[in-house]
This record gives sequence, C-alpha cells and structure tokens, in this order.
Amino acid sequence: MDFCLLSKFDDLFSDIFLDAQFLWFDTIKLNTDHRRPRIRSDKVLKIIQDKVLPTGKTNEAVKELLRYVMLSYMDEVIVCGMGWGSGNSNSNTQEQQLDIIIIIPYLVDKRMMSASNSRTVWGRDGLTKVRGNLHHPTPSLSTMIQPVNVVPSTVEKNDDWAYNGCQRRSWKDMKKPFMRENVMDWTTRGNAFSYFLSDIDRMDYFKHYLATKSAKQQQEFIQHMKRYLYMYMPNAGFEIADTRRYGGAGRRVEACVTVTKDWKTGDEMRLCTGMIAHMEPHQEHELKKGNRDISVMWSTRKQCNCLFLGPARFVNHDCDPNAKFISLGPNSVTFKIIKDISCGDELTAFYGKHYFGENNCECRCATCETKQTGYFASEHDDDDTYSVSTEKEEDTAYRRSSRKRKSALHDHHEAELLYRNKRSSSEIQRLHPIELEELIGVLDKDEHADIDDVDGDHSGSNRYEYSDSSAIKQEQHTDSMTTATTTATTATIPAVKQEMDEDERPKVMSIHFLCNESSKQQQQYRREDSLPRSPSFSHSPLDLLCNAVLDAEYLNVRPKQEDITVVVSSNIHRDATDRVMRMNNQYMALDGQQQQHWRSMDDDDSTSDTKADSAVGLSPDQDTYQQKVTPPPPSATNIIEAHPSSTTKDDLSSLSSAQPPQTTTSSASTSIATQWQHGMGSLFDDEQLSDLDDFMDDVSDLSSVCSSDSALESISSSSDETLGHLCTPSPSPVSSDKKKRSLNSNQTQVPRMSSLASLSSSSSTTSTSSLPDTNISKSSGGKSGLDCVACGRTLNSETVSDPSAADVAVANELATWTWSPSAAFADWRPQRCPRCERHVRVFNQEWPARKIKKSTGLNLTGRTDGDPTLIVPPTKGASKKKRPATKKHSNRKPTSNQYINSFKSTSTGVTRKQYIRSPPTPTSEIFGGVEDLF
Ligand SMILES: C[S@@+](CC[C@H](N)C(=O)[O-])C[C@H]1O[C@@H](n2cnc3c(N)ncnc32)[C@H](O)[C@@H]1O
Repeated sequence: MDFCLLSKFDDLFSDIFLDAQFLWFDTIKLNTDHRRPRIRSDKVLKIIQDKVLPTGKTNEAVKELLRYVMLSYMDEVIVCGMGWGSGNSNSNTQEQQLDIIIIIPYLVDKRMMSASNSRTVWGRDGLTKVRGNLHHPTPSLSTMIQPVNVVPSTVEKNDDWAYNGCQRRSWKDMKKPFMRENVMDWTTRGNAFSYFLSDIDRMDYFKHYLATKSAKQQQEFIQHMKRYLYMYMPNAGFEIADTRRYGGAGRRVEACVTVTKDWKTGDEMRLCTGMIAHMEPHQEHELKKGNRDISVMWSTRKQCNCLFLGPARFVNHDCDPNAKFISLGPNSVTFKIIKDISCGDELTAFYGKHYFGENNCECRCATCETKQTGYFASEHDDDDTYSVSTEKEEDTAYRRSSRKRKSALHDHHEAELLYRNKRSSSEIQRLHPIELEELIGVLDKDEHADIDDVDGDHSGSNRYEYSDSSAIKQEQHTDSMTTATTTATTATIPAVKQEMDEDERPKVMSIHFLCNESSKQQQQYRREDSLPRSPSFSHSPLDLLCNAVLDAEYLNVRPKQEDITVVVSSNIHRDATDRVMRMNNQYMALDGQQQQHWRSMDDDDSTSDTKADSAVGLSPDQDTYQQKVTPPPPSATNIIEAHPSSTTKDDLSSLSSAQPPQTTTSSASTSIATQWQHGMGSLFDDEQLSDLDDFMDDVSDLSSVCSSDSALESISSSSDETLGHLCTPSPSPVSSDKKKRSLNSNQTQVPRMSSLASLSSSSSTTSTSSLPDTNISKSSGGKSGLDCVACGRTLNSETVSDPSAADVAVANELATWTWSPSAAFADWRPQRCPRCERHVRVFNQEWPARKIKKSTGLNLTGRTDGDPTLIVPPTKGASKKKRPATKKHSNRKPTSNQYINSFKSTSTGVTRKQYIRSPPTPTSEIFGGVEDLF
C-alpha cells in the first residue's frame, strides 16, 4: 500500500475513531497538515454503538459512515449559524430582520454557494469561537466555507431556494421572538432543512473524498477504516488507552494498547491489526524531521523501512513483552500472546534490540524500570561497570555511561558472531548433534503455517463471529495469497545483513516476516545465500566454539518461531562453554530413542518462548533465568494480606530485608490482583450473562492513566501502620536523582518503598494496571476535593516531579487529571475521571459497574468492609443503591435540566442508562446540547 495514502487514512481514522471518541488527547499524526475532518463525532459514535458494539457489524457501520458523515457535517453547520445569530451584532435583534446563517462547506454543491446572495460575511474569529465550543479545531475556515443567508420562516419545504437564490425575509414574520429554543424547534421541524439535508445526503463526505481514488485505494480505505472499527467489536479484547510511561520528562500522554479481557499464551489478537506500507528514504526523512517516525519498522526481508499503521501501532515496546508480532499476511500484522495477560494490562511487544538507542538505553518499559536498565539504568554504577571483568560487564551491559562504548563493541561482536553462526552451520553440526538446517527449515515452515492459519482455523479465543468475518477473511486471504509467493524467501540472510551493516541498521522495529519481495529479489537472496562467505572471519577454535554456543542457544528455544530476526543477548555468552559441553555430553549419553525423544521435546515445546520478535531466537530461557535470579521466598505483602492485623512490624521488616525486592513486589502484585479478582468473582455469575454482558465485562478500566503510585499509596494507606516499615527509602544503589526518573505515569508522589517499589512496574506489565482501585477513596481527599463518581479516584491536581516537565504538563492539561475551568465551561467541574468518562460515552457503561449482578455488600473494589466513602454505582442488581458521591457533589450547580432530571432519578433508583446521563461533563454537555437540537 502506498505510504502517503496509508498515512493519510490512518491520520483520518485515528482521529475520528480514537481521538474524537475514545481518547481525550490527540494521537500522534503522521502528516503535519492533518486536520480533524468536520465530522460530528457523536454521529460516528452512534453508528459505532448501533452497529459495531453490540453485534460487530462493521460492514454496516462502514456503509452508514460513508452515507451519513456529510449529513452530520451539515448539522454542525446549523449549530454554527444559530450560535452566530443568537449573539452577534452582525445579526439583527429579535424584532428585526435576522439572518440565519448557514455555512456551506466547500465540498457541498457549488451551485448552492453561487446562488447565495450572502450579505453577512463571517468574521473568522467569531466563527472560530463558535466552532471552538463545539470541540472542533479551526482549520483555514475562510477557504472552506461560504456564507449563505436563509430566512427560515419563509423557506418552504419545496422551495428551490438553493438554486433560485436566497430571499431575505424579515425575522419578525416569525411568531415567536428569536430564541435559541425556537431555532432548535425550527431546525427540528426543518422544512427547508429537511429538503436541504436530503440534498446533502446525496453528497456524502467520504464518497467525495474517495471520488479521486482508484478502486484499489478505495478498497484499502474501507479496509483500513474497518481495522479501526474492529477495536469496537465485542470480542476485540483490547482498547487503546493512554499512558505516561513513555512520554519522556514532560510525561507526555501517549497511546498504548490495554487488554480488556484475560488473554492466554498462544492466543492471537486478530482484531488488533496493523498494516505495513513501504516507505521511500525521503519519506522516512520527512517523518524523522517532524519527529513522527514513531511507527517505522525495518523489514529484514524487504530490506527497507516500512510504516506500520492501524490500531496495532499503538502497542508499545517492552524488553520482556507479553506479545509478539505475527503476520496476517505480507503486509498485515497482528499479535500473538506469549505470556498470559490479565484484563487491564498493557499489551507490549518487542521492537528490536536497539530501537531505543544502543541496547535500548532509552527504553522506559516496565521491565527496564524493574531491572533498572535502559532509561532507568543507574548512572551511579556506570563508570565502574565498563572496566570490570567480562562477566560483570555482561551483567551490567545496559549501564548508562558505558552504554555507547560498550554497545558499539557489543554490537559489532554480536553481528560478527551472528554472521559466523549462520555461515558455519555445517561446522556447528559437527559440534552439535542437532541439525541447524533442519531447524531453519522448521522456522520457515512455521512461518507458512502461521500465515496459512489465518485462512484456516478460527477457533481461537477471538475468532470472528460476526458478519464481517468473511470480509476479514477475504483480506487475509488476499494477504496470504501474496505471501505464498514470498514466504519461501530465506530470511536469515537479510537478517545477517541487517546485523552486519551497523551504519545502515535503522532505529526501527524489527519485523521480519514482511515478505513482499518480488521473486526476483527472492532469487537474489537465494543467490547470496549460496555465495561463498566472507573470508574475513576467522575459523579459530574460539570462534567455532562461539558459533556452537549460539546454536546451542538457538536450539534450546522453541523452534516454532515465526520471527527470524536474530539478536544475540549478552546473557547468552555467559557460561557458554559449560552449556555446550553439558548439552553435548547429555545428548551423547542418551541412547538413540532418547535422543529422538529429546528432539521431539524440543519440537513440541510450545511454551518456552518469552521474547517476541527478534529477541526470542537466542534469548536464554526466561523461566530458568528468572528462577535463578528471583527465588520465590514468602512475600511480606502476602503475609500482610493474609493477616493484615496480626503481622508485626518486625515480621515485615525482617521479611522485607530477607528477600529481593523484585520477588516481593511481583508476589505482591499477583497476590493482590488475585485477591481482587476473587472478590470481584463473587459478584459475577458468568454463566448467566448474555453475549452483550460478556462484552461489557470485557471492557475494563484501563489503568494506564492510573497513577501506579496512587495504588501504592492506597495500599500503604490501607495498612499504614503495618506497612510503615516497608516505606523506608530503598537501599537501592540508584541515586536519588535517578529515582526521580522512575516517573512512569505517577501523579501522586509517595516514598519509594523497598518492597513495593516496583509494584508499579512489577515484572512485565502486569502491574498495578491489573489492580483494583483498592482503597481509592481512602487515598482521596485530594487537593481538589473531587473524586471520580464512578471509580472513586481522586481528581487531584497533577504533581509533576520533574521540574522540566511543568510546562508540558500545562499543555497536557486536558489529558491529565488536572482540570481548570475555562471560559467555555466555567460551570463545569469534572466528576468522572477521563477513563470513566470515556467508558460512559463510548460503551454506555459506567466503569466498573458493569457485570455486577446483585448487591452483595461488596463495594466496587471488591472489598467487603462497606467503607461508606466508596462508591457503589447502581447496577442491574443494585440500582437503587444510593451513591455517596452523588450526595457529595449534589450542591454543585446543575448545568442543565437534563442533569437535574437524571439527578433526581438517580436518587430514586434508575436504570443504568439513566444513570450514565448524569452528571454532565464537557462532552456530555456539548453532545447533549447538540442532540437536543436535532
Ligand atoms: C509504535 S509507537 C507506540 C505508540 C505510541 N505510544 C503512540 O502514542 O503513538 C512507538 C513510540 O512509542 C514510544 N514508546 C513505545 N515503547 C517505548 C519504550 N519502551 N520506551 C520509550 N518509548 C516507547 C516511543 O515514543 C516510540 O517512538
């Protein structure tokens, strides 16, 4: 697919399907000239809610979208006209002539515009203001619109006013004085407008947009639109959320993907897809210039950079990811789960070893934070690190100051070894009994299998059950067909080339299954493969041994691996000789049958891979590794949970000091999560749930925005005394300066705790995001004194730990917990946190009220202590429960009748739908208002 086009499509769809719906910040766009289209997002949402959310009918949604978007556009126009007429001096007073001004979009029939006898020219500022209130950006409107005067009272249904020119009539002909409501009434009855709109109806926006596109491009447009719609499908199992983890010092909000249900290892998230487009070097350069090269991937097969777009592009990198890229076809990518993921966790993949600088030295993933590597590596240890023994050097390979020097060497060495590894596979066979060629064969075969699978078995956890499945399959089929001609390519050579050519190695995600080359290219690769290898590598025993070691590792991991990019982890070199000798000895000691068995075990092992994409191939077995470094002693936190009152400080402190922090944290996280799930489980009765309920259940709080330290704070506040000990500053060698860098997405500053420090980023991404909002209300009483009415989190002001981030925080105001009333919303105070607001708007569900079937005395956090400060939103079974938070905010000024009504009904017992209408928020207020209009 053409890069330019795909990037434009992606900007458009991420805007209308994400930014305008789901998120309260704008995702990064690839085109600087992108402007949000003037499409009513509530209309789009309605289509999604009608067609996709309940039944997953994306085809119908696409049809509707294409048909109605222009109509929505005109609705907006009417509002603008009304706003202007009601308050501006350009319009006459109630008793006098009044022009209702309709802005006719540029794209609308030109005849209408030429027919207009416009008198009133809109000032750009006035228009900006009106439109600003409607949450629309203001592009160069002056070039996009033309004023037209219409006199409402005199325009009859069949008046051919548009073509005969607009006649100006007196507003006083109207029976009622000009009031906002009358205009609404008029527009609703809309004689003229019904005619007008029906005309517009035939000129829809997207059709116009697509008119200039070829049939293939139109197809791609629709296909890409569907990729975004898949996000809303009931069985999608993921959603796009926000995170500050990767946002740099300014804690910029970025997008991430969080899962909305539990995923098991081996599952494929086939509704979270991305498309890859080939990119020319100059295009890449352009992206780089604008700092928009976020989704660039290196295709080792195509030997070029590609752009990776679609919802899948929001998956962030983690050095110990829980998913890996897999192919849905030559240009289509999705994810395979490689570690069990709990609902609410962030989905992560491995981009490549050097994506974030040498050895990912700038990586901010949770794993790096836990291990104090990457961005979180200690400056403190740097200088000593490089000069110590080799083994130690490998242990501290990611230390910061030595990073450049070391990694340069490391990479060179690595690439060399890698190349030799490939080169001398025959020699290695002599050393090692398992045939490398065979293994590579398996890899290729598996890659085929993976792609073939797309067309075949859909019996996985997320198979397509809806009418669009055929369309999806069709796409996949097309992709697969293309793939069939290309998968024969041997991927190892480009991989080696990539590793070898240090200068050319791009800072890109490494996806290796891209395989769209022409057969000519494939032949070229094959030719290269058969060429004699470079003689520049020595054949010394040491080299051969290294090769053997690499192969030993290679063979040690699961051979069913689609990824082909091979990156050698520094850990691999450790105990290299030992391992080879041991393996050989063991193998040789077996009789023929056992050897056969050993091999088949290797073949069958489907659970050992823990690294996605390129890292998996040669990474040491993760389980073994983890067992080595983190023995599982009893966890202090577990004890606290089990016996909160009986655990003494001494017990805790001794436990705390007796075990490695990672272990404690990890256990704590798991344990708390389990406890919570257990508590919540008692609320639910899964078997009785309808399909819809299942979906609702799947939609969860995505805690990326949640301050992980808030959770810590909550935990610590829940057993303040007990945990007091643990809250002493960590004896970690990390300097205090460095600690500040453990910023993550925290808003609340709490002491770093030795045992709980890494709770916020406990191993992998299974961190607090999967935790409930335990004791949220206890931690509330924030400075602003506001709690989210749904989840109870405190809507407190942002505390930015990094002084350099302060200005950025201001810019991010709307995307944070911080609120500041603007002129437009002077009477509005936030009552839901952004996440809950989003769920209410999009899913018609108050988070986390869904799925709760009956009142069990448990509050929403799953605790049974009946804390009166905790909020229990009305649910199916407990709809009459009074919400303390409602009471708490009841003295606030209601902003609309609707608010008051729904407010009343809340206190008398309401349906869930009624409940979600209250209280007003910026979006609900606006959209509510606009809905009232039409
Ligand atoms: C493919 S995008 C992922 C989605 C991205 N967060 C967004 O909002 O569009 C890749 C970008 O995400 C950020 N990112 C992802 N993983 C990261 C990590 N482990 N460390 C630092 N930045 C990361 C970087 O800005 C990177 O360029």
